[in-house]
Amino acid sequence: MSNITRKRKPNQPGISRKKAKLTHLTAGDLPWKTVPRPREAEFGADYEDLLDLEEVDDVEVLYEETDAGRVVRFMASAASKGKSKDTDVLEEPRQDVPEDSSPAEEPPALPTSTAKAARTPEAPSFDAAKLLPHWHEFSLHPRLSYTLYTQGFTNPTPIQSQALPLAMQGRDIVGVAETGSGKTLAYGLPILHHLLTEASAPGPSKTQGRRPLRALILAPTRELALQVSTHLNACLNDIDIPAGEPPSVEEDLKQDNSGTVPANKSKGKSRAMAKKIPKPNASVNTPGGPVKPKPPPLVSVAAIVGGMSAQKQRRILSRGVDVLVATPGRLWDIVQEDDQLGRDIERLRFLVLDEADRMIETGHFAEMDNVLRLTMRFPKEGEPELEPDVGLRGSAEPEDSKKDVKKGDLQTFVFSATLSKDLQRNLKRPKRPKKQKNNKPASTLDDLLLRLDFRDPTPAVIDISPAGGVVATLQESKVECLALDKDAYLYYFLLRYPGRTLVFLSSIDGIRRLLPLLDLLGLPAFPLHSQLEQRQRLKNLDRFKSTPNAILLATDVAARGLDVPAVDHVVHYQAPRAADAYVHRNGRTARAMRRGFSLLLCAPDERRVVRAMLGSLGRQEEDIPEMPVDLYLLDKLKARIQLARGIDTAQHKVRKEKHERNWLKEAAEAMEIELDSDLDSPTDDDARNALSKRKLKAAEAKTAALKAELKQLLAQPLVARGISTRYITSGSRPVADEMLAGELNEQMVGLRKVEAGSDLVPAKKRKAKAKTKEEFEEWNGLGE
Ligand SMILES: Nc1ncnc2c1ncn2[C@@H]1O[C@H](COP(=O)(O)OP(=O)(O)OP(=O)(O)O)[C@@H](O)[C@H]1O
Repeated sequence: MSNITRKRKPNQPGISRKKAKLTHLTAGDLPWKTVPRPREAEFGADYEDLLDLEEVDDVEVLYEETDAGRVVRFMASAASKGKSKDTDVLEEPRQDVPEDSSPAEEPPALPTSTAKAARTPEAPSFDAAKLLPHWHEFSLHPRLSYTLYTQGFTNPTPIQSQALPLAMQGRDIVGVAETGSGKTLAYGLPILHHLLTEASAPGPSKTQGRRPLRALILAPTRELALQVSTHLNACLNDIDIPAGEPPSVEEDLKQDNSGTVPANKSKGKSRAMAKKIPKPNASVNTPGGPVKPKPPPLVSVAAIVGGMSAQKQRRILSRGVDVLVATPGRLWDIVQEDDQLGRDIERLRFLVLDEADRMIETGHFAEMDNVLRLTMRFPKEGEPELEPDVGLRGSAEPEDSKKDVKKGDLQTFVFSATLSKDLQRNLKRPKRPKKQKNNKPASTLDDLLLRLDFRDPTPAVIDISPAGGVVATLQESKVECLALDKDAYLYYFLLRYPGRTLVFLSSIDGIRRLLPLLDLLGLPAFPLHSQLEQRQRLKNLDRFKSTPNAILLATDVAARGLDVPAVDHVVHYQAPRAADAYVHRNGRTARAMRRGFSLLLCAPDERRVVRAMLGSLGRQEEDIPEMPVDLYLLDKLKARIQLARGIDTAQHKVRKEKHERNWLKEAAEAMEIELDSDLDSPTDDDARNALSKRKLKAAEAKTAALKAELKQLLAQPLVARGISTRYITSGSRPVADEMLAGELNEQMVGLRKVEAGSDLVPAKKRKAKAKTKEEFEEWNGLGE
């Protein structure tokens, strides 16, 4: 027996509760719909799905007392039950496609089904063989060819052209290639090709209910997992081809008669080289009749990461996902509650470890090890045994499910820019090593390779990483200085070479100290580290992408995989702890054959670490040239820094005083003690509080005075030695002509506007330099 104790009114007043037929639903089944966020709460298009706010109408919440305790039930009216999020989108006013929209000019983002509704027979055709000759040999699914074309990816990168044929043959792959060389698509394209081909093959619909997971991609950081998911989603675009119809690009275009690139939510990944596709004259207005609800996508990609709503992620999973990109911690949390997901992982078709070497660092990701165990076949002699208490293997129908996994079913891809030679040597060993005794979580790459259980007896190893880990289009430099002077050198660099700059620090405290300093100096800086809320992390990343000359102060959480377009410079404010971190940090610039610049600020006590780091990359200190610095200007900047530090300290004092006073007030309130009206403090403590108030006032006055002084200093132009601002056509260095030609640095009068690195004296010419030209041509000069 159960009785209902409380009812809440439906939150849409217009609907009669009497008439509505109520159906019991779980929270995940409710017809959630997206609520537009206020502008200031936007995080960029990349994370829409996970960060959108959602609301639900016409639902009664019933609290029911049962024998097992109180139970919450959601009762939806029949009218709302069938209404999905997508149906709501369809009800939005339809839009017309602008006449001259083209892929190069950001096509209008139409609701998919609206775009689909606008079909005309005169849609243009797209000849993939002719327009993408360099991809032709891979016979990619037409939808993928189409996307590559619209994104301007006319040539495969070297890692893509080597990995693709092997992956298509079903081989397991270990791929090592430089940062920013397109590894995501090197593993992503074969997966999507396989799934698209399978899904669009003629025949009856293969699955009833939730679609089983087919591919799992594990990434070490949340931002990277979200980025990979966005990248792969962008490849699928938003065109829906009904299952059973083998698609062609011509078909795709016929179906989306806007003739534009389908709405691509990922702006970050698209290249400026996008080609124009012929456009038909079309309007999306359809002649009457209700538009059908959007069918499920042919292949779906989703991300599940920590720091975001686990409930929403569970809901996304329950709708069925083909490709899941995940960070191991959150994935394991969900797997433990979701038996179906666990069983799906046991029967995966593709497994990817992105940034594999980072994933198995000692002490990290025990959860990943647990997930990997699920992907292993039934242990054979000579293979590591599974711990009985691990994962779902010990639970529901484990034995049967193991029989279902056929040898060769799972294809494994391991990618990174830094995998050691040792790893490759182990892989090429003819036999698997003997059974391990303790079965401890993987702590080395060798262990990981055992754990991974490659189905391929000899996984293909593609190692095209550059010597010393240095990308050919990267220019490195260093400044040797006292730790105390690093702020001034950084400030000098930011003013001397304006551009989007990613500054790496080894500690979060360092970021907290530097951030207000740069702020006081009027520079747009944003923090990124693990102690920020995930929303804030993504918001800051987005601001960094969208603000000109922005600065991102980050820990190594941003060192791996992040593909922020047009990062001009990387600064190592502190030397990285390991050589791979140096390579990956540098890899945030000079991506996809663009030019990039890195600066290493090296204090005397860091020299040993730097020497060791370069040594392990097979390089020497002299390989990295010194960045030239105008010491006269640097001194002037030091004065500004000094003032900014003073202000920060004074502000800190003010905050501390205020905090103490507030605490006193709250404590007094809690104890119900009367506060003195003048001092806002308990009368017993008059003297102490008068002192506190005086201190506060003094700190505030000091802050104001220092701020005024800094403002004045910042208003004065920074003039290089020998330059007269009064007589610009005379003086020891007349600058009038350069000024007129706009060739002068706007922040430092008298210095020419130059790109970072253009005034370096090369210490040693790297052999890799010779390769640059060749590769530019091979990639069609992308980035030039
Ligand atoms: N064939 C291609 N032509 C041009 N650009 C490409 C091509 N393939 C990928 N890219 C672009 O190159 C950039 C880098 O790709 P990606 O992030 O996959 O590099 P990565 O090798 O994984 O880098 P990292 O080692 O830093 O993770 C992305 O912006 C991607 O869109």
